[in-house]
Amino acid sequence: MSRPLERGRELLRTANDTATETLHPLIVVCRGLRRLAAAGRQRWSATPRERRGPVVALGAVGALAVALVPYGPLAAVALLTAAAAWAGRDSATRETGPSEAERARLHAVYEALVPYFSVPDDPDPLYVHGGAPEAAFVAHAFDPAGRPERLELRYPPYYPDGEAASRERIEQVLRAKCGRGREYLFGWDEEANVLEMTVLPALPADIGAQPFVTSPGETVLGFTDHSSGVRRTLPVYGGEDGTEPRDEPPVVWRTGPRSTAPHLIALGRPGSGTTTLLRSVALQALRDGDVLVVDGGGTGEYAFLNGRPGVLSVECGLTGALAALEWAAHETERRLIAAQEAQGLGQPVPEDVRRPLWILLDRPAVLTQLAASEERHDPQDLLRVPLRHGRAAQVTVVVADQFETAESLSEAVRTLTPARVVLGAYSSEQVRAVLGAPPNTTPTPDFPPGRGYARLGPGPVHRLQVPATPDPADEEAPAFRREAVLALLPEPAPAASADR
Ligand SMILES: Nc1ncnc2c1ncn2[C@@H]1O[C@H](COP(=O)(O)OP(=O)(O)OP(=O)(O)O)[C@@H](O)[C@H]1O
Repeated sequence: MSRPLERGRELLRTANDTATETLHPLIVVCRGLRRLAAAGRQRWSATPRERRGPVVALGAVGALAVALVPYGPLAAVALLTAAAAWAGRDSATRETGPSEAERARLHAVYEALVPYFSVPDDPDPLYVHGGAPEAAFVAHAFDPAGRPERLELRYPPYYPDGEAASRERIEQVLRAKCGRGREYLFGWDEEANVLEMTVLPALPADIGAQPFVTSPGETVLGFTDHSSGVRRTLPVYGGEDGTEPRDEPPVVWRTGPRSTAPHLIALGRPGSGTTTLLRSVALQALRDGDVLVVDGGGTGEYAFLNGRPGVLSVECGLTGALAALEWAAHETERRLIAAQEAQGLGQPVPEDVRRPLWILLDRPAVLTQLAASEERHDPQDLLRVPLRHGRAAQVTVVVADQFETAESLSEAVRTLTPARVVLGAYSSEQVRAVLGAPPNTTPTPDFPPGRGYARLGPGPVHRLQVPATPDPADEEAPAFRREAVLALLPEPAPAASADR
């Protein structure tokens, strides 16, 4: 390259840089004004027609007020310039907007929605083949892989958004087009005809058994996400070795006489973590109550509870289970009678009647099968009294079984356990079959153990991660987790330890 030409280019570049630097504030303000105008246009098109009149009236009143106030117009110009300077400040992502690939992705999502969000006689269709997604998609954000992770879209008012099947159809399309294998949260704003789709981060699975800060009558089933609407948080320790302090929103189950969901059932497939949930409940129950465990699976995963204060018995066989449950049914009746007598005499309810009694049954369906083959009494029949009358007698029943064999559960177990948990990757329909309501997020195929959904009575469905609470005898579980479980056990009574 010749020297004069090179010098000429250098001069040009310098002049350009100087001009850009000098005019920078003006460029920023202009860019900001453009962005503010674009945002305004977008908001205006997102405002339903019936709300536009009041918005215009409000704007007019505001403009009049500014015009009448001394220095009002000057202050308004200064404010607008400041807002434009803020909105126009440099930001690589805002400047560039969605990339080509991301725009193509939005187009694909938009086109896939056209058949659902359009009718032939709509004079002003929001969704039309070859149309512009910008008009319908109010906001969007992408993850580093270029997949939409947030999408706020408008849909026509005639779409039957109140019907579960109609919602499900749209949610399925969005899941398929935005990328499967992630957990999506869908928020339908029926009044504004706006659907918001958000990709949720996986729930943390690093919280283990530990002393949870709860009141008597409260049991932590697990933890959910901060966007779940659960306002309360609990201080917990998590992290790789369980020593990192933080606050997490818990799913707290309230039991006892005023509970709206006094008994619980947890269903899942093998290995989904229902036994772990029962262990976690048992450890919390032992803080101020007595626990009776019936382990239909007979795998000995509750043996570590044997001999601890508050543990009435841990039964694995049919004979032991029948005896224990028969006792529990009589105990429920005894407590009821004692409480009524005390109340009749105007005396306080005796302490032994107020002490919570927990009946934990793991895989009762197996015992029912055994009882049928041996022509013996079905142990589930003995649960009827505790399930019906347990609430007033401080008796709480928790049942865990497999989803696939749930039809072997008795009617009493199925109908009198309004607190529900389902663990494992099940479809929305399957989750709804257990909880009575569909989850508002989509289960992913790779749920880790202890991950699922909970619903307490008529309340909302919560995502749930059960605290890791391994059997202390499980050598595959990390040592610090097993030690944490042992640390929560009540110390054996001195006399009992001397006998050993
Ligand atoms: N919340 C959890 N966090 C970490 N690991 C878990 C959790 N729940 C379960 N696990 C692990 O997953 C495995 C299976 O758990 P668990 O025995 O509780 O499942 P299950 O549903 O009772 O299955 P099964 O009926 O086959 O015993 C165990 O190794 C357990 O330690």
